[in-house]
Amino acid sequence: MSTLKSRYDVHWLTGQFCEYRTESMYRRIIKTRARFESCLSLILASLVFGMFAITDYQLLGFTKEYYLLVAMRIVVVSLCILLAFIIGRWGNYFRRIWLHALPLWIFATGIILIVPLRPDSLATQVTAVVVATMAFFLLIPNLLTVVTFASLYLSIGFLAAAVLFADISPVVTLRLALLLVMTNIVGFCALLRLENLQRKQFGLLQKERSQNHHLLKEIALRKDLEAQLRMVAERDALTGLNSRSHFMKRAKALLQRSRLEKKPFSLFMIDVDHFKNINDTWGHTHGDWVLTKIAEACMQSLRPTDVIGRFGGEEFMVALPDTGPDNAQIVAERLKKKVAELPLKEGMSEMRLSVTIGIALANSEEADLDSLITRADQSLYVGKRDGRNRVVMCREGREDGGS
Ligand SMILES: Nc1nc2c(ncn2[C@@H]2O[C@H](COP(=O)(O)OP(=O)(O)OP(=O)(O)O)[C@@H](O)[C@H]2O)c(=O)[nH]1
Repeated sequence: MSTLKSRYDVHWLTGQFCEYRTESMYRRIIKTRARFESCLSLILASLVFGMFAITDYQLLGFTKEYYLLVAMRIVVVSLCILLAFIIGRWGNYFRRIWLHALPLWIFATGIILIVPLRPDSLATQVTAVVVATMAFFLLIPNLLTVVTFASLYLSIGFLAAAVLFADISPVVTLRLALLLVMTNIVGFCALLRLENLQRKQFGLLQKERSQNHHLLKEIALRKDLEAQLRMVAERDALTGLNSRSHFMKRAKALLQRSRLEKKPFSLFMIDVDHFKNINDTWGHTHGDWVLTKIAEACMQSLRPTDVIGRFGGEEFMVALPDTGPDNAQIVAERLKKKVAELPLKEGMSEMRLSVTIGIALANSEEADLDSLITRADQSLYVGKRDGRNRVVMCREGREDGGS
């Protein structure tokens, strides 16, 4: 938070950000608006400056001074309109700030040059200088430092021209100097306040944006964590199959749906035969590898609508919706065969991999999944007892053993 604060601190005298990078970013962001405002102000100021040729004529008539003044006004207006065009196209407020400052110096020179050509109308010109100074500070979008130098040049130049060409007394000179000092101070303070407020507003906006950005990152992180937690809860870490709890949830939903739709439903309980021997002979790493291969075989042999889960240890469960006794028997036999044909790791060739599958078929009286599991487990027990490597189906109290 403290770094953010210092990053957006505004200098009390220049009205700019203390940190160069922040100031550059600010100018880059406002460059389009600043460019447009510069162009518009320059065109308007040029028009006003040119229109004063009418009052020149009223005061001077068609004299040499009048022609000189008109020529000077044409030069100033042309230069400023040309600059407005250049600023419109290439006036990068970020890098070419001098391009935005140049018109101010041209206008100031034009205003100063009026004094020797029209020394009699000094009172009107003083008003024009005061208005021009305020316009420099407030209307033409520029940096405080740039405007201050241009405005000081106008004030000092005008005062010097008034002393040299309008022959004013020391008292009037002092009054004029004080008036110009006051005008500059007021303009400076007003623009300083404006620049300060604009930058503070910008700083607040940036802080808010960065907080929003952090918040979005945090939300994404949390979502990621949630997904990971869900994954841990729903998936078995070794095989990637459904975890026991998630299998139960999904299988219950499938069973309920089958009941509602009055469709058959089967449940397999698969147990790897003599798995302890595998672990004892080739070690747990090989045992784990065998379990993943059996999981893969299950996924490959079954339909995407069937739900497979690891029930624990070397036991797997499969919920098969829309599957009656005949199909269940066929699928289980196919799965048993697939497991028996699984290519094994080097050195395990003498091993005969097999599974025993207990099948339970849902019937209308059955209340829940647990009793179906109990029946599948009973079938499995029968299969193990009768020599393993077989499929046993529990049908209303009696078991049908397969080979
Ligand atoms: N490698 C490995 N072994 C496991 C895992 N979970 C359980 N086991 C082992 O699986 C073996 C299961 O042994 P038993 O319950 O005796 O069953 P079995 O040897 O397959 O015998 P039958 O089921 O009667 O054919 C035990 O040795 C467990 O330690 C596992 O995630 N990885």
